[in-house]
Formats: sequence, C-alpha cells, structure tokens
Amino acid sequence: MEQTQTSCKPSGTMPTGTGCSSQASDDSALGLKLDDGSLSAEVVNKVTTHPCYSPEGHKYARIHLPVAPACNIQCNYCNRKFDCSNESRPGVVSKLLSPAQGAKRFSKVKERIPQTNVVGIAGPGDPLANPAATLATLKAVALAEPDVHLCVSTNGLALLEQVSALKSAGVSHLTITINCIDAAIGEKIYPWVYFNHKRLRGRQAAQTLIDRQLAGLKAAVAAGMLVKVNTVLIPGINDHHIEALSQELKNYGALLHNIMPLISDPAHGTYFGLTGQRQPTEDEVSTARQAAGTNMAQMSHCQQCRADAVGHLGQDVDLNDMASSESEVDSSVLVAVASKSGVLIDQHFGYAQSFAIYRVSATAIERTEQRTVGQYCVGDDCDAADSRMDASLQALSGVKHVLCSRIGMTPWQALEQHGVMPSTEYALFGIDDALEQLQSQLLENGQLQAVPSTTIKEAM
Ligand SMILES: C[S@@+](CC[C@H](N)C(=O)[O-])C[C@H]1O[C@@H](n2cnc3c(N)ncnc32)[C@H](O)[C@@H]1O
Ligand code: SF4
Ligand code: SF4
Repeated sequence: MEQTQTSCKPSGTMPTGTGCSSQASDDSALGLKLDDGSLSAEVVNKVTTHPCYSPEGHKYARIHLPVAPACNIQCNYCNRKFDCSNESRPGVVSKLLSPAQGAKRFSKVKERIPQTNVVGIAGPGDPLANPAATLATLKAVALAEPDVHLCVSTNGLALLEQVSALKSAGVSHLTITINCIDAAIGEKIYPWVYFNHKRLRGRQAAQTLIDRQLAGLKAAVAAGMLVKVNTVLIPGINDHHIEALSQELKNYGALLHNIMPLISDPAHGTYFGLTGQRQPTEDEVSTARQAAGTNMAQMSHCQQCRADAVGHLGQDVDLNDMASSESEVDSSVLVAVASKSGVLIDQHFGYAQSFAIYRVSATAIERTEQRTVGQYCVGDDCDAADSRMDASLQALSGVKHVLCSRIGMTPWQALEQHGVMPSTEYALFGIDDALEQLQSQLLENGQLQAVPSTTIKEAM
C-alpha cells in the first residue's frame, strides 16, 4: 500500500462524512493509517471515490450484481425476493443473474453510465454463501475493467476463510453486517445459523456468528480492505447496545459505521414484520448515530438499496429495458401449485402430498402433470426435516415457482437456495387467475420471453 502522507487526519466523528477522516484510529486499523494516524493517499482516494464510503463520492455510481441467492443464516428482518420489481428494500431483485450475465450487465451499464466505478455483490442472499458465483463474477468484472472498485457485502459468517480469495480477486471495499456483539441480543435477531454442516439455533447460533464476524473483520482489515460495518437498528432489541458495539468495531479496525433503520412491514413476510416489531423513528436513528459517533466515523446517507441497484445513490436507473436484452430469458417456466380443492391455491406447502405442475410461457399456461411428494410437515415438525426437504426438492426438479397458501421459513429458505421461488401471494386465488397474474408479472419483469396472447388449456 502506498504510504504517501496527505492532509487528511482522523478528526473525531464524521456525522455526514467527509470520507477522509475517522476516529477508529488505534493499531488495529493496521495498514490503513500512517504513523501519525492519518490515512494514506491511496486509502483517501478509495474512500472519496466510493459513493457509499463518502458523500464526496456522489459523482460516482455503483452497480449491484444479483448473483448470490442463498444465505447461510436467517435474520428476522429479511425475506428475499427474486422476481420483484416494485419493492425498494435490501434483499429483493427483479432477476437473478449468472456470473456471465452479471459481467455483461456491468459492461452495458458502464457504457451507459461511465461514472460507474463500484461493482458490488450484496445478495439477494449472502455473497459468501455463494462463493463460486461471487468470485467468478468479481474476476470477470475485474478482467473487463481493472480500475473498478470491487465491493462485497456479507453477514460475515464465512468471511474468515474467504478473505484471501476476496483479496486475490481484487476486493477493496467490504461491508459486514454486525448487529450486536452480545449473543443474548443476537438470539433475538437470528433464528438460525448454518455452520459446519449444522443448523445452530438460540444463543449458540448467535455466539458462533458474532465470533466469526469479529474474526473475519480482523482478517479483512489486516488484508488491507476498507471495512464498513452495517448495523440494523432494531428498537427494544439492539438500540441500547450501539455504543458498546461501535467501541468494539473501532478496536477491530473497521473504518466506517452505517447504522441503518430496520425496515419492517407485515407484507414482507418476515418474522419481525409478522410479529409487529416496529421500525425506529428518525430521532432514534440519530441518537444511535450520535452514540456510535463517539467511537466510529458514521455513514448517514445510505439508501438501503436493492441487491440489483444501479446508478447514482438515490437515482436508481430502471433495468427493465436492459433485462430483455440479457440472454437466458426463459421461454417458459414450470410452476408447481399446491391445492386441496383442485380449484384454489389453498394448500400449505408442508401438507401437500402432490403438486400440479404447469408450464407457463408468454402464450400459454398448460397443465403438464401431477407430481407426488412425501408430505414435508409431519405433526408439528415443519422446520427440522432436512431429509424430507431433499425428497421435496427432487420431486420439484425443474420447477421455478411454487404457489401455495402457506409455507414455513425453513422450507422457504431451502427452496430459494435451490433456485425455486415460493410464493404465498396468491393464497386462496383461483388457480387459473393466479397463474395468469404470475405470467403477467414474469413478462413485466423480463423473466419470460415476450410474445402476445394468453390461453389456458388442460393437457392432461
Ligand atoms: C440483503 S443484505 C445482503 C448482504 C448480506 N447478506 C448481509 O446481510 O450483510 C444487505 C443489507 O441489507 C440489510 N437488510 C436486509 N433486510 C433489512 C431490513 N428489513 N431492514 C433493514 N436492513 C435490512 C442487511 O442487514 C444488510 O446490511
Ligand atoms: S444475512 Fe443478509 S441475506 Fe441473509 S438473511 Fe440476513 S439480511 Fe438476509
Ligand atoms: S445499501 Fe447503502 S451502502 Fe449499500 S450500496 Fe446502497 S447506499 Fe451504498
């Protein structure tokens, strides 16, 4: 790292951010600081040319490439959607991309918005729960445009073992979401963590995650990455803990702290949304930022972007026109329907013993077969049936969407991880009506090759 001294010295907190100062200035900031505590010219440049690290970077644009669907933990505030064009929140995307599609999208966007100098991978799941796709995408982008800043956003569970691969791929900016350093708080945020081939729950899950996050943070800082920490502010859960957390983040060498308000809505289908967990008020967010600001430089201009956001912060561009020119748009998709009555979407995923399979294209909705499955939920046990899930996944092979009246969080996650999108949006709709609405949505989002007219026919 270049060690040219600049006039940019740590100067206490940076509530709106000048981008070149930070109070996180002890030795654990390792390679980022010069002997007198100021930031090196290289670091200052990397900070001020990134729109999220500094308001000074506002003239630059970023692109998030949605190549990472799976996640290795569950947060009570997160419900990812892979085919959603109308919600503006983290974790949703219009369409998942392969690494090749991601690199192609970047090149097209770069042509259209030449100020795009940051390529980030932020989901819709966790980039490091999808390491092959993440690294392949980063490498393809770096090959096309060596000067771009590569950025990854992770929950940190798998960070420690990926730091050197990320570094070799050229990742300079890293975001870790750390919501607490106390497992008693963490168990209220994370229902489970999947680590070392085991699903951990309760305090053990939270402690494992926290330990791995801090070890990953330390390793990333030591590798010279500029680490920003995201913290989701959840009233009554971690709001009293923010100052202690920021003190620890400073000790571990994080450069910037981004306290983001919880987004919570029953319609999102998250645990917090369904249990009525409220969002913080603006005053509560600013109190938390002030408390954390005694330790850490604060980011306060985060837009809580979608995992496929493109453009300048706050001025996202619409990708619909681009989506239709990206290859691999399906000409038809298979949809599995869970129905007791045979007329309505009125069956819980876990209680279905068979699914009606439909092929949906732009011109037709055709019933192709009935597939039998072993019932996933047995008694009250709808959440601990890994082997039954494997059987369901096999039975649903080739299917892209499952329509059902209800579904548990665990099977939802497992389906998502295998590229199948469950939906309870059409609960109690007539099957024909639901399929027509899904068809329109897929066409609108550019996920189906468009050709006019719609017919429903029975092919059985
Ligand atoms: C969708 S995540 C993807 C990256 C990675 N899986 C993670 O959690 O850091 C991007 C950011 O959005 C945040 N996020 C997700 N759902 C949120 C919600 N309902 N309210 C506030 N922030 C949320 C996450 O905590 C994370 O900081
Ligand atoms: S780690 Fe990220 S993607 Fe995974 S559940 Fe939490 S917010 Fe969602
Ligand atoms: S979510 Fe915040 S940190 Fe991430 S790209 Fe958007 S503005 Fe930047």
